[in-house]
Amino acid sequence: MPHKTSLSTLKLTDFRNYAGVSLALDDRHVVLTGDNGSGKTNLLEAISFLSPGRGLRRAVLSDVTRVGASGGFSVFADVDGREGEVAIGTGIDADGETVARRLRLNGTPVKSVEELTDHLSVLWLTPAMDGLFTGGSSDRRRFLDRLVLSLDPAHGRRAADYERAMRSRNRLLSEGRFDPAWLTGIEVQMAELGIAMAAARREMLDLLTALVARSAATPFPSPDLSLTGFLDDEAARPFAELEEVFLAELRDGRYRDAAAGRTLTGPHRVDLMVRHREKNMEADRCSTGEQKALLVGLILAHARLTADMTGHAPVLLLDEIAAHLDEGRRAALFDLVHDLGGQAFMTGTDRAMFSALGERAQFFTVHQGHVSK
Ligand SMILES: Nc1ncnc2c1ncn2[C@@H]1O[C@H](COP(=O)(O)OP(=O)(O)OP(=O)(O)O)[C@@H](O)[C@H]1O
Repeated sequence: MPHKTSLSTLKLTDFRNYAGVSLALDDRHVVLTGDNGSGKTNLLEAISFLSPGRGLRRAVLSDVTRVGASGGFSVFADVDGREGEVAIGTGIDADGETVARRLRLNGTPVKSVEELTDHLSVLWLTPAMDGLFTGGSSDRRRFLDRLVLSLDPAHGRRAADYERAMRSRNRLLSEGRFDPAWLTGIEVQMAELGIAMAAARREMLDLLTALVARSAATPFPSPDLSLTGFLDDEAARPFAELEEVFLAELRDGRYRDAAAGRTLTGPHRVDLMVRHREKNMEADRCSTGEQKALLVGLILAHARLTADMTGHAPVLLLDEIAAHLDEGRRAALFDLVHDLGGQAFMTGTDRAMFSALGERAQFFTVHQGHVSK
């Protein structure tokens, strides 16, 4: 059984519709119920700020500060995590100029929010992700990269460096500056970073595929995962060779990319393909309910993988998870979530929907930015 990662305190100040709220929690799951617009998702969003990035809404940080507040926002949590108890404080200051997220661990300022991944993983499933399989490939790429990031924190840095190098190359090409030495320098960097990114993604997919293959059947379909859009025919070759192949593609594609105004090959073009294994059908051709179930299956598989790899179950944020499931599936989901061994935060409008959780959860009511037992 993995160790449990759990929050015992959650305090928000000037966060969305909360002026100030403080929750004392035990290590059971947390159910938040309340009317539409009461602040349930906002609480989950606050917890998502205990991981690097811009949270589950990918928010502009200044938008998170409560309207009418004079300062920035802050989120504070006591967490029993991978390295034991840690007090995490994060938020933005109110100087109005630079809006960067600051982070304190046990009261000490920390330079990089990436350090959060030493302490916990936070994974989420929200209604906004319902269109993942039918929408644009950039959403699936971002989803894939979040999966990778939770186990390989360096992935974010590599992706950012790759993007920066690609922008420099695009700029040179668009300005007609075909200086071979300069371009080659950038392209070598892109090839190293790009193939490392592709390798990390492939490794994550292989691990997930192996986990799905050895898992018992559940009411949630098994996702079959694959990548497409970058070096598809070369995937089996060693990484050193792939770097050479990509480098040659970049060199040979300079005039083409200059004409297109962007780089037409690279890991930034990858798409995550998902199939419903039992039906043997592409996810985007499955029904809305099947797609939701597939997404649940995917998140649960990833949560299990995170627990297996790190020895610590992730914190799960499941927004409106019960809404579209029948009673049997709901109960099965709660059992699966519970068996992961972590703490899950779940929201809904109706407390009765969570009754199958029984004593495994603590229940709170959310009302206009206030939370009560
Ligand atoms: N920066 C902000 N300042 C003040 N209020 C905000 C801010 N950002 C969002 N809100 C408000 O927070 C409220 C609660 O939003 P939230 O998404 O948490 O609701 P919810 O309880 O999850 O509702 P639903 O059941 O409809 O999903 C909304 O009415 C929204 O207008």
